[in-house]
Amino acid sequence: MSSEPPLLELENVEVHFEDKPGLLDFGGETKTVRAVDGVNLTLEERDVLSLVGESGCGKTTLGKTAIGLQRPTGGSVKFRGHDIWEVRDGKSDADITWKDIRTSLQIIHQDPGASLNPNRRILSILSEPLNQVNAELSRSEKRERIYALLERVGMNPAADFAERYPHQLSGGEKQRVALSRALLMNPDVILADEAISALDVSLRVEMMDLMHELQNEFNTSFVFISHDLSNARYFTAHAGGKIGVMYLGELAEIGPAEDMIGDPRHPYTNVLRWATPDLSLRETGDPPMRKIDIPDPVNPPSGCRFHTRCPEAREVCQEETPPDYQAGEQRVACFREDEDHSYWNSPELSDGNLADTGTNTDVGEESGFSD
Ligand SMILES: Nc1ncnc2c1ncn2[C@@H]1O[C@H](COP(=O)(O)OP(=O)(O)OP(=O)(O)O)[C@@H](O)[C@H]1O
Repeated sequence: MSSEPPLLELENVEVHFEDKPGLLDFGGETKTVRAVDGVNLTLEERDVLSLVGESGCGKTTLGKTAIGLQRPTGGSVKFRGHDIWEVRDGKSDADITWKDIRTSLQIIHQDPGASLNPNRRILSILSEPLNQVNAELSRSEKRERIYALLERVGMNPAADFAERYPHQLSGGEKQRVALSRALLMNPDVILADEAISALDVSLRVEMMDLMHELQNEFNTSFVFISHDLSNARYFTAHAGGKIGVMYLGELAEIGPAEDMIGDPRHPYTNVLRWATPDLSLRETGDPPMRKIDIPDPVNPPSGCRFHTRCPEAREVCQEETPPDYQAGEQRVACFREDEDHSYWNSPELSDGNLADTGTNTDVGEESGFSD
């Protein structure tokens, strides 16, 4: 067995935001938004981890925390065994610098247009990473490398695209430039945050296939964020990675893509599967949950955070927080995985005895539950 530490290791990660009252919110109080709580994860070399869940469940916050763009308020994030915030704060004697870590962990966003400088040509935009990591290359060598990559991502003729400004590119082409820019840093991990969501459906599969091919060529791992379970399945299953289902800041379940779709263990994974028509598994009738409204992350429900919506919830679920159970290759935070747990003798939870935890009724269309 290899003794190498994982590429990324998150232990008990917590990210809480202090949400100060707005200028017009006289007398309002600072609230603590519990965006991420108690998350444990690892990412290996050439791995894929997809994060799925409803809007606001903490996917972006967790993704950014995993790649060192967001400081956790608790727990640790390690890159190749080094605590990245200790390195950042100069408290580590590791022979790796913060700059090395930042270079190794890249991001591409949903809206690539916003991250590409509108006043610079593509050649200039793509020269930037090479100036940072391959400063020894001559100008013509850099240009050759950029042209080769543009061709590789399907932007032919490269010399023509290289001279364009971002506004002269389609959404799909901009996303290819953003991907190329990340790859030129020679990263170990790319966080693709809803990177295909804004593309036409026909282009999404093409972009995911391209990312798979480049993953092999560049030896890169992906953290892939999507609110769409069928896209997450496609991207993850092809790469033999894992899907992590987030609910109100916590990981409800994580496991290999096909196991998660074929045999979801957590009642919330089952809801996501039900809400994803593309999976062709949707049964008719009501969603398999008590209510649609997402509780407020400022005041999440006690015990299991999903208990207020869970059709399987019993009284113990509002009193105790489930630990992680291993079910085959899946890790599941639900008492139902323990056949000896007091859950099985606990009275069923009726809607009448649910504590009021406050709700965030702003359930976006993209949650999939509104249709
Ligand atoms: N800088 C911040 N300050 C205060 N609250 C924040 C901040 N960033 C995120 N949040 C809150 O943290 C929670 C998680 O947000 P996050 O963007 O990580 O969720 P998400 O699952 O990525 O959502 P979406 O799918 O809509 O992008 C939300 O309640 C959000 O409002």
